[in-house]
Amino acid sequence: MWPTLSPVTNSDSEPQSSALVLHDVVKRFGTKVAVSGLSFRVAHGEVVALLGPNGAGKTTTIEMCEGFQKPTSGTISVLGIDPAKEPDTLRSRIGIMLQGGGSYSGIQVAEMLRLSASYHDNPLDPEWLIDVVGLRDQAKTTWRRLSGGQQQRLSLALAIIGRPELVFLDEPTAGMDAQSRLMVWQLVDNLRRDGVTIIVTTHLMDEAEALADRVIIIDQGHIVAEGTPAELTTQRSIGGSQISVVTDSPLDTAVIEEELHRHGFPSASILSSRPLTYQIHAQVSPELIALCSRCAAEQKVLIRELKAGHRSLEDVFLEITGREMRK
Ligand SMILES: Nc1ncnc2c1ncn2[C@@H]1O[C@H](COP(=O)(O)OP(=O)(O)OP(=O)(O)O)[C@@H](O)[C@H]1O
Repeated sequence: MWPTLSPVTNSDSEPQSSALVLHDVVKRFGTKVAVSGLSFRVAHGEVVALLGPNGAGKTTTIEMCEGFQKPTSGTISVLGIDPAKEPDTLRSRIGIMLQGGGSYSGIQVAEMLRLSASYHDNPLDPEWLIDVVGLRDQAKTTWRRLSGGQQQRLSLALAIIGRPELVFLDEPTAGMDAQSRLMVWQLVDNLRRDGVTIIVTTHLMDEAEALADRVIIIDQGHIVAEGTPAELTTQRSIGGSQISVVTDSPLDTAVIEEELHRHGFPSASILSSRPLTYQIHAQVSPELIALCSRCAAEQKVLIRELKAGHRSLEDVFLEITGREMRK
């Protein structure tokens, strides 16, 4: 059974409207600007996903919120605490899932969880947590002998064992198999139900869509888009309307574009974000859908899926942050 993960709240905790507030935060490493005037708020109990290409500044932002790095300028408040000034006070109230870390290499799984539980006033039961994260068979295995995905699961258990008020999850499912990912998603859902605030970074768009109340897209150290997954995927201002189609074999997009131009859609364009997946940019109408279907049929291509006026979060992400790979 799932026990309540309701966080241990400090009785002298000051009333406040936001769990996390960043105001005009800048972080420079020499001449490199990693975070460039970032401002956002996260409400208590909200699940927020930070998305961004490699090097966008997500980990640096999270590490400043956790008190591991100091901002060059600007202010950060986590549960009313300045992480740079009182990192220890803060860390007793938050959970941190580090990318591939968080344990001693020679310690066994069960030992590590018991040790971590002993640091907290009202921890979750380590034995119960071992089962939840699926590490029963590895209870006596040392950290260094765990697989990458198993280490991630132990890191997650360590992050929540103290019933934190706020949890930072930095790419929590990186390297995990499909079953483990589902476990993490379910766990995040339970934390959300119990009112825990969660900040998660991820490269997986379906993960952001499945988990987050709100998505913040960061690029080159600042926010380029923000909203609920539904707002972002239906927002019309990010490039007009479109139809997305998935087919059973490749389309000749040049021929279709020509047809569309000739039949009342002079500025229509077609992009392909992955094999057999196409975005047709044009004002959506029944005529456009009929024309696209006819063009595909003429090429003997079967349309397996067609969505009108809706983009995936991945489409939005690529439109906003560009298609070229980051160095
Ligand atoms: N200690 C450091 N010294 C110098 N540059 C750094 C340091 N830490 C980060 N950077 C640079 O700051 C930028 C932001 O890095 P950061 O790790 O925050 O990005 P990220 O969004 O987490 O990327 P990824 O998705 O690849 O994990 C990068 O250009 C990185 O090279």
